[in-house]
Amino acid sequence: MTSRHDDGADYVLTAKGLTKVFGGIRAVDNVDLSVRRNSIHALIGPNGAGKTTCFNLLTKFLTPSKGTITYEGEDVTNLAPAAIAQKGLVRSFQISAVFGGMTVLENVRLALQRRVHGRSFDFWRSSKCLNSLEDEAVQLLEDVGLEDFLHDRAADLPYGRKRALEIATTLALDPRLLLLDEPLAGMGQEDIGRTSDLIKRVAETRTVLMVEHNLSVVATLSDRITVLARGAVLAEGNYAEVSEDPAVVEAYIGEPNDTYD
Ligand SMILES: Nc1ncnc2c1ncn2[C@@H]1O[C@H](COP(=O)(O)OP(=O)(O)OP(=O)(O)O)[C@@H](O)[C@H]1O
Repeated sequence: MTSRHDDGADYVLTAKGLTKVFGGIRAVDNVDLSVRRNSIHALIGPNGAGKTTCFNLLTKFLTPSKGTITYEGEDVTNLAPAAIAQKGLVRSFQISAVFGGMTVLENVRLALQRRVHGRSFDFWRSSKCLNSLEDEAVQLLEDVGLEDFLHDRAADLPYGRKRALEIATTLALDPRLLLLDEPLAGMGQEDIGRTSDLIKRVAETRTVLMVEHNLSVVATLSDRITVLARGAVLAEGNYAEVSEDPAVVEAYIGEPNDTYD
């Protein structure tokens, strides 16, 4: 590794010795991870490798049994998810967090309001105040390709568009580091292409860390890949490096759910 990249300032997020034990199971076992600024970093691995647990530790949805997490040079190991979200480390919400009965525009306006007013869901704000965020919301929705769906009910959107809305509501919080949990899961080819382009655009000004099963997309999008197996880091590098690693190939053998090509 070059000395420039060994400089801590180049890394937005660093985990050291991250460990999570459930009963007797070491779901995440002494993982070191460094996410470089303005990169797309993917966390991959066969089923049960510990990806989701690791993701939940990094986003503070789980408390580590051991280890430390540093974000922008600050030890955030003991901070709550809301506290690190305020600092710009934001996890994409699951679809259920998009309000189906509200329009696409209303969903993003509400998310913008959360950022502006720093509160969770401040429903009692006046509609005048909400309207002032309208232009910004429209711009964000154009950015994610939802300009033709502004007044549709979120619940009526096709699946891929819902995921784009989910990304828009996450972007409304102006994250510096965006964590995406299987952003392409359940999508057809057309949505995969569109969402991949979106992630690439989002990452032009931000850092993205994602857990993703679709390895051909990981190959196209990622600057760096960490491969987990049995809770531990098996390999790390760019796609060419990790995909040629015999240990990685072996770990993936017999994994019919992953498209390893
Ligand atoms: N809450 C829990 N209690 C007990 N064991 C758990 C819990 N969460 C995860 N595990 C175990 O930890 C290991 C890692 O699981 P995890 O879901 O993190 O893997 P993964 O790589 O995300 O898998 P997948 O690709 O199948 O989603 C598995 O053996 C799983 O059974």
